Amino acid sequence: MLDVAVARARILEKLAPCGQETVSIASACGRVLASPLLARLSNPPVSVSSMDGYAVCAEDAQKGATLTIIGEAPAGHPSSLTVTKGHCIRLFTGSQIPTGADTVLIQENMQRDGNTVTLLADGQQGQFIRKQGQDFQRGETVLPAGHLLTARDIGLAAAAGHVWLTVSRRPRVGILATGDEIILPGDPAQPDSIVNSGAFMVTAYLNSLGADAILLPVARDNGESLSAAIEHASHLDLLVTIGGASVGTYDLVRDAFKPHGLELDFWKIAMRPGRPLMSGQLGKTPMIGLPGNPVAAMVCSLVFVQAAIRALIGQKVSEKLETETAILGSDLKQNDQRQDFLRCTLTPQPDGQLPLATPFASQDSAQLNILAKSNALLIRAPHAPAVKAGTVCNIMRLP
Ligand SMILES: Nc1nc2c(c(=O)[nH]1)N[C@H]1C(S)=C(S)[C@@H](COP(=O)(O)OP(=O)(O)OC[C@H]3O[C@@H](n4cnc5c(N)ncnc54)[C@H](O)[C@@H]3O)O[C@H]1N2
Ligand code: MOO
Repeated sequence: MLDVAVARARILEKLAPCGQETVSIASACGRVLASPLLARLSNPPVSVSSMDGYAVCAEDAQKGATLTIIGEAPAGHPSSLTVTKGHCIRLFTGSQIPTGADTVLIQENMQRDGNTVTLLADGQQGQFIRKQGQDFQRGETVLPAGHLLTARDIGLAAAAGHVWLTVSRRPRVGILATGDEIILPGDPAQPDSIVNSGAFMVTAYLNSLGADAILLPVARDNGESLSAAIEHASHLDLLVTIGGASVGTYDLVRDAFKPHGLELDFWKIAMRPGRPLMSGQLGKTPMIGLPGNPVAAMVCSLVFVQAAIRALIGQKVSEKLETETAILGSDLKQNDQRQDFLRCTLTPQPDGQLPLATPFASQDSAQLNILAKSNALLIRAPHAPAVKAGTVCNIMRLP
């Protein structure tokens, strides 16, 4: 059985970014920038006031001085006048600083009398001025390629003068559940029907990562039905199957896909849950075969498919799984040859201590209730020795 890290690297080896498209800034939140974003404008474009008040020469910024108001410059209406000693211009937050002025005095510290103002306090040279380009300069790279755009970045892109952004195309991912017992939520159920929770869960997760994932029609446990399902694969950037991957008589995915050009890279890895994970290529379409047990399908999605989606979107993928340390909340027996991903609760601890990770007593890979109540996976290396509660362990937080 293949090591988890090796399996992950082998999946990533086959994947390259799937393309780009241009979208408006209004719909770019959550997308990934395909190329560095250079500012088309400087921010602020000119030096502006950060307060409502008066633009003066610094040498006049002394308590008791009386200055003559020579004009007014609301934001968007710059003054063409030059401020000289003994004079000032009335301005407002966002007003361009007039020529000659290098200091802004706030109106609360001024006593106005008709066309003059008297200073009630000293001012510092340069105060209350937002310098031209102090936020960013035209031509500056404000966001790097591969960056996941947040609402804050949309604000930045707009301020930098962009209406359209080139982002990675959302990878088209088909989720193909298999099995005669599988029904859709709400379908009339036979006594032994199993609802397609796995595909809904994986689809929701992959869409949350930026994929354009859809549920394909459920394939039945026969070659014909599985073959028909493959027709959809050629339009996909990634095919993800669920179930039919193990060693049972009706676990037909490998055999049914072979005549359609499936080149299997690996099948079976040293992981729990997730042993029957498959990876290969169906014609030009990369394929990942997830185990049918829904918890195993989700854990494998977190460990492998998440990285695959990031690679297809052109985001950086760390070679190693991103883990954190925690304190083990209960004793654990010696591990066998499979790397374990135990569903656990992670409880914050006071005074900067590491959080407490307590695995659930049942780790059955069909228990969605426990998966939903978990907020982390506790990771144990193959053959890890028995450990006592209180020791440091590795965890992955669950989204
Ligand atoms: N003799 C062996 N039996 C099994 C082995 C093994 O090594 N030797 N491996 C076990 C492990 S580990 C897993 S995981 C499962 C996975 O097998 P498959 O990938 O072939 O999955 P199925 O047999 O199709 O289904 C397993 C289980 O999950 C339910 N299921 C399937 N699809 C879905 C879905 N979309 N949503 C919800 N539930 C689903 C299905 O009804 C079965 O109960 O094999 C073990 N057996
Ligand atoms: O590895 Mo299976 O994935 O035990 O449920």
